[in-house]
Amino acid sequence: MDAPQPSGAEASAKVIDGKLVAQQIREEIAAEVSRMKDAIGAVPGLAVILVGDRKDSATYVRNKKKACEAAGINSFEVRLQEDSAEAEVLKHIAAFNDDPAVHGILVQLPLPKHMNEENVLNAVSIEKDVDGFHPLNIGRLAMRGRDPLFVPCTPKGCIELLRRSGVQISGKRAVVIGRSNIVGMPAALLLQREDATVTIVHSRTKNPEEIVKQADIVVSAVGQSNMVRGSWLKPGAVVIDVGINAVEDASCSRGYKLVGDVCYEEASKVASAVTPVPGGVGPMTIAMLLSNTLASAKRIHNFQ
Ligand SMILES: NC(=O)C1=CN([C@@H]2O[C@H](COP(=O)(O)OP(=O)(O)OC[C@H]3O[C@@H](n4cnc5c(N)ncnc54)[C@H](OP(=O)(O)O)[C@@H]3O)[C@@H](O)[C@H]2O)C=CC1
Ligand SMILES: Nc1nc(=O)c2c([nH]1)NC[C@@H]1CN(c3ccc(C(=O)N[C@@H](CCC(=O)O)C(=O)O)cc3)C=[N+]21
Ligand SMILES: [Mg+2]
Repeated sequence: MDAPQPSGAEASAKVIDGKLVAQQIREEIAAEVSRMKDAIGAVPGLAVILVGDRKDSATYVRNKKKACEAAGINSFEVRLQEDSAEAEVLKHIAAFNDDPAVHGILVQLPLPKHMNEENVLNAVSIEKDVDGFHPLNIGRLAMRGRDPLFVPCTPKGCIELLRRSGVQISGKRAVVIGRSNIVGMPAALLLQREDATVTIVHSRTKNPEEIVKQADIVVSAVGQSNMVRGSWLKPGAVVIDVGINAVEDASCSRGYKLVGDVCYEEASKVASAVTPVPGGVGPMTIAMLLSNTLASAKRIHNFQ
């Protein structure tokens, strides 16, 4: 792919096809899984714990399971009721920590309010923390000269999309909008590790548009449709839209459609490249989860 170049007025941004890139990565992973199986007779295993019956969470978990199957990765699933005790979740995590067929453990977030997320994420063995949410893995991400065992999937997917689209990160100004533990903050840490100069915009930021306007690379992870306007962008910027927002749309069979945080129409006239929603970062998140699970199995089995 050609690297996106600064474009003139009314030019149309390159669409970064996350679905296509994710598919390529999933094929690479499937080939590696099969090579591993032939060589040592073991395949990677991913365990997912889902508590409660949020519809979106159930959809994501189903998609992860399908993606595992297609790549030859074993998947294990535990579903618990919304009102389960935290101890029940911890018990299942402990069992997966000890299970040699499991190389990755994912606890679907958000957890029900009565559970302590920190306790639960702390319980996952760092060796199997394929979400990269264990505080030790996050802490290492933030430190110079330290390397986490796993990097969170969505931010890793953003970097991989930039890399595979030929976008240089080193020396560029990056602005991340959002500072959550699962997307914004690790995305900022990762961009910084790639030698970008990083600014984080959040809900208390006074002049977000002025700050975003300086960015060569914008990563938006807020959860508000159409928040980032074309006028916020520097001409030629590369825009990675992580947001997934359901907006009413009577013309869709489901009655709603998914859009990002960025006003796509406007952005595509100003940016040099932009990720669509759906079909951008979302599919990359799942591809990175498979990639982390494969890497974990290789590490545990000492297979290169
Ligand atoms: N594509 C994918 O694979 C994934 C997509 N998502 C999507 O990404 C989006 C973000 O998810 P997540 O990080 O979990 O969300 P959170 O709600 O946890 O975090 C949102 C962040 O955005 C900030 N924010 C809220 N409103 C504004 C505003 N008006 N201006 C600037 N910053 C604001 C918040 O600031 P503050 O800290 O001050 O409250 C917070 O840091 C959602 O749409 C989610 O669905 C999430 C995970 C994966
Ligand atoms: N422990 C944990 N790890 C996560 O990684 C995690 C989580 N909890 N909780 C929720 C968020 C959200 N998330 C997404 C994954 C894939 C798509 C995805 O594939 N999206 C498709 C659209 C899917 C659809 O049509 O509904 C797309 O953007 O094209 C979206 C969002 C992972 N998360
Ligand atoms: Mg969240």
